[in-house]
Amino acid sequence: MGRKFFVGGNWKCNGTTEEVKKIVSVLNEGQVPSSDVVEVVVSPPFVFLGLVKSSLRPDFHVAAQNCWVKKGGAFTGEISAEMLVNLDIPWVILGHSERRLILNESNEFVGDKVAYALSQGLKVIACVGETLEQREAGSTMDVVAAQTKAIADRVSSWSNIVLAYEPVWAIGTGKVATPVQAQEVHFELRKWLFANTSPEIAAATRIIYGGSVNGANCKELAAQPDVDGFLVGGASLKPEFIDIIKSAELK
Ligand SMILES: O=C(CO)COP(=O)(O)O
Repeated sequence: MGRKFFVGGNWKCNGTTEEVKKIVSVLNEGQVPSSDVVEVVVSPPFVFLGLVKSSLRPDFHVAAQNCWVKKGGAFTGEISAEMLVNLDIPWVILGHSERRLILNESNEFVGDKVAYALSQGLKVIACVGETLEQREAGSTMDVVAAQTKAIADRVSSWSNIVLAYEPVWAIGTGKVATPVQAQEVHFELRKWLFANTSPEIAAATRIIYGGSVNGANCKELAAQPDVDGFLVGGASLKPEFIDIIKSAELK
């Protein structure tokens, strides 16, 4: 199929300098499949990007966890896409549910961010996902389609986007989606891309799963045909992240 397996580690708002150095040294020693087989991207908090970038093995890459919606300027506390490009940070995570829900980022705002980051040359891990309430109301597909549409409406190319399906009820809860639940939404998202972007984009875009992924449950999830990798939170701070990267071998 030609979709290279993708494993992202979202460190969220965690870590001290010492802890970051430890995580990097575990990653640097890890035996993992070659970068022909798996693309690995870790996303430390902004303040550690430089440290991680300068000490991380060259076959792994770094991502910021957010960036400003347009050109930088008088936006206190924000980090612009231009700054990330200037620091040679290739990736950015946008639309994470923690930002959508806690910081009230709307679908449109996230779509604007994705379009602007791409226009500056960044690659984007764009996150979508429903809450438990929305799942129980039967609106999972409507929610993730609306989130995806707000991106699709604003971008012309998907070649630098990885779509991360992260059901909110599975994030940090230990309640992982079953492989069947994950496959079902990934399949529907690919179908949505097929109908609303192009067959080529649907076939080529990596759709990765996030939400309580760990070293034990990753294999069964990775075996699903439309699961092209993972966005890992808690377990990306631990040595088991290496085991999750190795699940690429199952593809
Ligand atoms: O939000 C996530 C990754 O972006 C998932 O977090 P957990 O793996 O800790 O559930």
